[in-house]
Amino acid sequence: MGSGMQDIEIAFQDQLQKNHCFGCGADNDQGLKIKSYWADDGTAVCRFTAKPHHCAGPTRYLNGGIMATLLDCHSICSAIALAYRTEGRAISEGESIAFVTGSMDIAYKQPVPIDSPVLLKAELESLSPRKTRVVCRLFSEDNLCAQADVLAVRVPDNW
Ligand SMILES: CCCCCCCCCCCC(=O)SCCNC(=O)CCNC(=O)[C@H](O)C(C)(C)COP(=O)(O)OP(=O)(O)OC[C@H]1O[C@@H](n2cnc3c(N)ncnc32)[C@H](O)[C@@H]1OP(=O)(O)O
Repeated sequence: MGSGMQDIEIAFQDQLQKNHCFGCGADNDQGLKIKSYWADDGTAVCRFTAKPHHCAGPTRYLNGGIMATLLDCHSICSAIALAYRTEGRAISEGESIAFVTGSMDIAYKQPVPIDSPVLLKAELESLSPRKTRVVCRLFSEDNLCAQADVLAVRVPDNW
């Protein structure tokens, strides 16, 4: 797909039904409402601009829990998108696919300035029909600031 495609693509989260998650739910009006897309290189990307109240102790830095939510939600939504793609279906077409976080390890490498947009980049590896490993990196101003290793586990859609 060309570099302009992302602008007209629909975010993974806007194709998922009835998702009230604080981080990624399109149906949570008080949530972060992240938006994730496929990139040309097969990774999934998400850009997010924090609000001032997402701060850490010092107001100039992004809160680590918010960072964890961004890494977690972008990873899980990307694992869901990969599963649909692997099954040759558009997101939410046919029987719905759900994954949740089984585990997540995060390395916080550098503080994240709160007033710059962050870029999340997820690399996905399907380990089995139920398990997808996601390595998700968070960048600010081209600096790698955090990295998460996530195990996404497929669950029934009534989880
Ligand atoms: C609807 C809206 C749509 C849209 C939905 C979008 C939602 C986005 C959500 C954002 C992310 C979240 O916040 S999710 C919420 C936070 N996460 C949770 O609350 C999860 C709570 N945990 C659980 O429900 C459960 O423990 C599960 C589902 C993770 C696993 O339980 P299970 O279903 O009984 O399966 P189980 O047999 O134990 O595990 C399956 C395989 O995964 C492995 N496995 C499981 N947990 C781990 C672990 N911590 N570390 C290593 N490996 C693990 C097992 O070894 C096994 O491997 P093998 O033997 O097969 O090799």
